[in-house]
Amino acid sequence: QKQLPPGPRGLPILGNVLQLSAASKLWLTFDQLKHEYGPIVYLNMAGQHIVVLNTKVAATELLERRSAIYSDRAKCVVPEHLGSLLTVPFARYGKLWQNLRRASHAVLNARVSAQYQPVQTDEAIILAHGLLYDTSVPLLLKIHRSASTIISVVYGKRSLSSLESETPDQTSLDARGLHITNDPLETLSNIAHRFTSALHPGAHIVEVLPILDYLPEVMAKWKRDARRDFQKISGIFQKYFDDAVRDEHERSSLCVSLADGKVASGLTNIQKAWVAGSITVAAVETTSNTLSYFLYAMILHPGIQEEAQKELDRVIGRSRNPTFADIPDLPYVRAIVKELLRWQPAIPLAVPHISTEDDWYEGYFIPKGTQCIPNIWSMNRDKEVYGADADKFLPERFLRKSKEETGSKFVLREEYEVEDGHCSYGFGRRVCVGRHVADNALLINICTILWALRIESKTPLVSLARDAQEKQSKDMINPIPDFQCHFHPRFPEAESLLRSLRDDVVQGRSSIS
Ligand code: HEM
Repeated sequence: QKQLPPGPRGLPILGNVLQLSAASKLWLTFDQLKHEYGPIVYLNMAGQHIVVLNTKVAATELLERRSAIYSDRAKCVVPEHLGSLLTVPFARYGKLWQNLRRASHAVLNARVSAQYQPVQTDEAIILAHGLLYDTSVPLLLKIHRSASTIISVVYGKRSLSSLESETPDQTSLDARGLHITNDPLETLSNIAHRFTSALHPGAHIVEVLPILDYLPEVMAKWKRDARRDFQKISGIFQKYFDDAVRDEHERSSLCVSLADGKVASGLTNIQKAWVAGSITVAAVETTSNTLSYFLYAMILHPGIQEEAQKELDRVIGRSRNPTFADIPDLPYVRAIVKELLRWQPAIPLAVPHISTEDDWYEGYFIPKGTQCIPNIWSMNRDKEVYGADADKFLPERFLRKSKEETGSKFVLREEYEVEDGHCSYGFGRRVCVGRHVADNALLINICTILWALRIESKTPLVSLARDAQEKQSKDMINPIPDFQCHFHPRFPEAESLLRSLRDDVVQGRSSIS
């Protein structure tokens, strides 16, 4: 007997469509379902089978051990008109994805990622300096701009051009269509938003009734808009790629490596341009989201901030900025990065994996074509794994007290030298290919900010927690609460040091010149 996993009853024909499309922060809805139905939950979206995997054990068994049959992506009508089949995150499992993934891995693996560290160190200085001095720029926009590191890495040029521009009004973007500006970072963010909002369950009725895709463009606005935006996105990705490759003598970049026939064999020129573009889009929102949560965690927990700063004073001192060579000696800061990724995963439900064969798990039947959603949010807060305080921000959970009398108060627990300690980068063959670059960006930015600055909240702490809970989102990305910070130089020389380091970076005297 083919018994499906347990789950809430749905309506005839529609199944659970109404429950899912009405939900804000879908991961919280799934978290409640976990408590009612257990580690794996079945839902039905008008005939589409969905299985939510709520524990790491279940996700590892299916998405990693059985990854040969759990690595496809959903067929989504509107995102495909937008070009999703050419992107690494949303390409269907097959030859094209293998080529796209191989090329991305070649330019983002742990060894190659080390090449980007000088650029990342420079960008961290720019960010810390900006936090202290650019008081006219809204905080979250500054953080978002800091994700221009990835633009330096991918395209070989920094995107500092329009620090003064305002945050785009994301809610009005759909109405105006995809907004392309002169600022690459803003344009790439708009592209990211265009894809993620099209992917939300219930965003377009055609996803539930695919037969509607046979309507001609003139009768289907969503199709017309998506195809128009595909042309815009392709044009912009191709232009950025060609410019980067043309400037190859100025600065090495990921595009220059991709242009090399050996790295991206089997890919056409436009496919390479989409690899570069989709890597950047995947990187920008996720990294800046986690950095914003870092500031949020620091104002909520001044004691943790002080503990990290004591470690930085002891290891680095106050006469030079942190570098990647210091990271192994900074267990407390490394634990902060792990804890951030655990506590507030940027994509709490990852990207659904589609099964390509009928399968069984713990006696339950998982039909071929099921959307398997790893509920990273619940896995990262599993009380059986992390203890009763799993909801708290507590870097110490990754540490043990040092036995040595002098030196560090903490050491990273041995298992976490190799393990992430969270599931926020996803699973199996589709695991985040940019995780080394992401970890490095978070580490150096967090070290540099904590080394130079003391962070204080401008917003009363009580309203912070309430706003965070009330913030609504129908996006895949974990929404950032509204908050404001004061930044103060932590010691008298911090200001002059930051200023001269920043001048070196801007005038090209630093390591990336
Ligand atoms: C805090 C930062 C980041 C987080 C939390 C994150 C998380 C994720 C997650 C959850 C997935 C889906 C995994 C799955 O399907 O099981 C993913 C995929 C991906 N990520 Fe990241 N990511 C981050 C940063 C980055 C960066 C910096 C890059 C590029 C430099 C990147 C590139 C990608 C790509 C290309 C994929 C698609 C992989 C595939 O489907 O084969 N990500 N990421």
